[in-house]
Amino acid sequence: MSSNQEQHRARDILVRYCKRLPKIELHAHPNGSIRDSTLLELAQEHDQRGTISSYPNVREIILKEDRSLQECFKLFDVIHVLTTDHSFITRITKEVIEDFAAENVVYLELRTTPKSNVLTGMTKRSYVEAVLAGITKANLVLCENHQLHAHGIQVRLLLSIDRRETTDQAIETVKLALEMKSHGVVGIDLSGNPVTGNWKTFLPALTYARQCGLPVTLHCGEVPVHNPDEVEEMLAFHPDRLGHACVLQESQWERLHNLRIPVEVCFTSNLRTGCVKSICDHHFAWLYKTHYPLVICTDDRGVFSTNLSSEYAIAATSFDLSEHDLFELAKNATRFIFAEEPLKRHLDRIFAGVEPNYR
Ligand SMILES: CNc1ncnc2c1ncn2[C@@H]1O[C@H](COP(=O)(O)O)[C@@H](O)[C@H]1O
Ligand SMILES: [Zn+2]
Repeated sequence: MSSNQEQHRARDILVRYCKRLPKIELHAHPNGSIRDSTLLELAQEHDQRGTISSYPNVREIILKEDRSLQECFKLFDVIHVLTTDHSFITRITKEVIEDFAAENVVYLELRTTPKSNVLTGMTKRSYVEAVLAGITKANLVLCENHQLHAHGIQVRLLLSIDRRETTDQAIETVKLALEMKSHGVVGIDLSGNPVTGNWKTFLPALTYARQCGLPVTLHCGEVPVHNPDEVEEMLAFHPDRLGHACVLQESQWERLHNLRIPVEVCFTSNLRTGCVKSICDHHFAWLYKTHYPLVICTDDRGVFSTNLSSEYAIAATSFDLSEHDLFELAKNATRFIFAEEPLKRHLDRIFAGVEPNYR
């Protein structure tokens, strides 16, 4: 066998291992995780209804390979035009869950931005209800296919505040999350184009969420010098988790290290959007070496053509991790979930049950 073939074989074995491994996904945006085939179908349907003006343009944007961070946000705007119907929201949520379940994700925290749209009669609440309907549908389908998904998949929801929103809109989202707690909403996320908005706009809503017992995660440090004080203020807020945390100043790394706020790491997203120059420069390397709390995630599996198993494989090949190291990473992620304690214990039991196979 040539060394090339051997490399391919080793990679195949690794990817299969990563797929088999039970995994926890804590950073996934449904509208960024749509299958390309579904997006194209939705675009065609809108084209037939006359609700988009240029199908070829939309198709080109969907199929583009490499995207800068700003191009990603252009794509999100297109996606959001395509997903304004409640039935589409329900469908994409169901499919996203099925895709994660198919690669053995046993716990999934989806985070999505509640949106209103006068034309389709959508309110933030009806949007969230459509997402919840998608979760219910996925559960029904997956129960029928129990053999394929032996451990099942538990899904919880975070509501995202978009950085374009006002203080009042952000507070409205937090209030909605509180009302929806009994339906599986377990926290709040701050996301959106990092060059937009100001931390002070969102702080009242995030503080309110915290006062009411809702955990908070923040997209942090995605661009170098948009607002140098923002990372500082985010660290001072001490969220329950941080997304990305790629671009920090020297003193901020030190601070982060002392705070030990769990970081959601998304390799492909960080590389594609240029938040990190190369995988060798990724902060995972030294955070991992210092036993920092980390969880490997996908961010936008559709937009970046990735999946969680591939992200684990990237960690193994780039940072020389053994299969057992990957198992430990997956298992430890249960410590950072926002869901209730009994569910944490259920996940711990799943990992304890399979551990002998991964030693
Ligand atoms: C690439 N890095 C990123 N940085 C910041 N925000 C991001 C993001 N990726 C996704 N989003 C946020 O998630 C929305 C899409 O999902 P939902 O419509 O909420 O389901 C985007 O519009 C953006 O606000
Ligand atoms: Zn994200």
